[in-house]
Amino acid sequence: MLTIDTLLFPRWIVPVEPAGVVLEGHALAIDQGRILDVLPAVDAAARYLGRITLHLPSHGLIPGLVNAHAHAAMSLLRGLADDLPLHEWLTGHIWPTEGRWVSEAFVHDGTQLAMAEMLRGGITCFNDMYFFPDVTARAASAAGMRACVGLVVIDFPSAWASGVDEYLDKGLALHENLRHDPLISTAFAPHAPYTVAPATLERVRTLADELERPIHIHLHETAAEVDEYHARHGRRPLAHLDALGLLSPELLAVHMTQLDDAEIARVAETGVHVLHCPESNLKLASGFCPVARLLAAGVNVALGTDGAASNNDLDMFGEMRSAALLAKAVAGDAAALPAGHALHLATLGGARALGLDADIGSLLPGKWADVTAVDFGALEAQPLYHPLSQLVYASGRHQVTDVWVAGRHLLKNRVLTTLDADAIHQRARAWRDTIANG
Ligand SMILES: CSC[C@H]1O[C@@H](n2cnc3c(O)ncnc32)[C@H](O)[C@@H]1O
Ligand SMILES: [Zn+2]
Repeated sequence: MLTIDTLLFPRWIVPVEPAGVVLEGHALAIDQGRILDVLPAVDAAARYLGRITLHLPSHGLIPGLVNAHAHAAMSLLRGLADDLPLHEWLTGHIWPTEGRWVSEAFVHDGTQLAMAEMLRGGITCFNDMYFFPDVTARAASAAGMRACVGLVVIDFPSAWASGVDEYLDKGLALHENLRHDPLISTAFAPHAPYTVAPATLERVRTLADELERPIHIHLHETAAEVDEYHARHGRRPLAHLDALGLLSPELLAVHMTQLDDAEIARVAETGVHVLHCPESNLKLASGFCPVARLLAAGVNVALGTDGAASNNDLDMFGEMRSAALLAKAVAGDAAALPAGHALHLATLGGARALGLDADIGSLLPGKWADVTAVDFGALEAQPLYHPLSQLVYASGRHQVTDVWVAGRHLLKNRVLTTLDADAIHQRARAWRDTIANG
């Protein structure tokens, strides 16, 4: 009998790899932060003694969800400006508010609020793009959550940096500081082609090549953005990035609602990852990402929430369901993006985009134990024929009971173990009063 850290006995395990598999009556063994074994429960009981053993008789275990595109601190701006198109929303409301209020304290408090929401919704890793990424990284590390923080660049000054040189210098220093953090990675994060000059994008590409880091950028979010860019530069943003040498497996392109056939082929050929944010695209009426066509072309697609100011929640169960339904409507094909594929996008697709698929994204032995437990016991989840169908088409984040990141139990029977929920709640209310009365 081998003594290990944690032994879980759920009703089902959905490992995501191999695709489509649902295991019943199996156990998950965790030791030293990693998945040691996935095996029949009877064998597990004979082979392992868990220092902690948990029986989850009505639950399914899935890989921790990966939120592939977030602006975590924007949770403090949830509901500030609704029912507007992207340009008006950003320039008329969000940027002026950020210009006035974004600070270290804002990013700390907003990121903690976002992480509390994400963990309670089964998200174990988020790919962030926001000012003060050093604060985001510290907050995530302290909470024990996995994150990829964006080394942001944008052609206007902020409280974080006064200009392009300072954005890049601070980003490089932060990358160096975080190099050995087991939970935090970095990506360059130029905001968008319409806010970052081509010369700066070239500098970012050179640095990203040198440091072997991804480039995370908003791209082809709306038709207006693409048309205006074309009028100004004589080509569409994707073509311009191609000419600058940015299209590669290191490019994480967020949104991509405006793509013709040739562009889809080029994205596939160059290995660009698409970070799809269905609910933000719907709410801002930005357009529809052609997910089924991208997948058919062989493109890796991941799922993200975007910020809570354009979504307005950080709920990857919602995104999975919206992505599956939207893909069917856009393709005119009920078979587009079935439940198992939607879960793949929300787990392994995100891990792959972030270059973390050897470590997370599925429940394979050897990977970090980033695990989410979902309770299917309630009346609303009956009857249950297919766990995957139930998970994507009939479940909500309130069914998440437990979450582990690298084997650490961060959500225990719906209680956060590393974040002070009351304090987060209180600070969010205080920010609301400050911003609303400011
Ligand atoms: C440079 S920090 C990130 C920057 O992005 C803004 N933002 C949030 N959501 C979106 C979106 O959907 N498209 C474009 N820009 C977005 C956020 O407010 C920050 O200023
Ligand atoms: Zn965004």
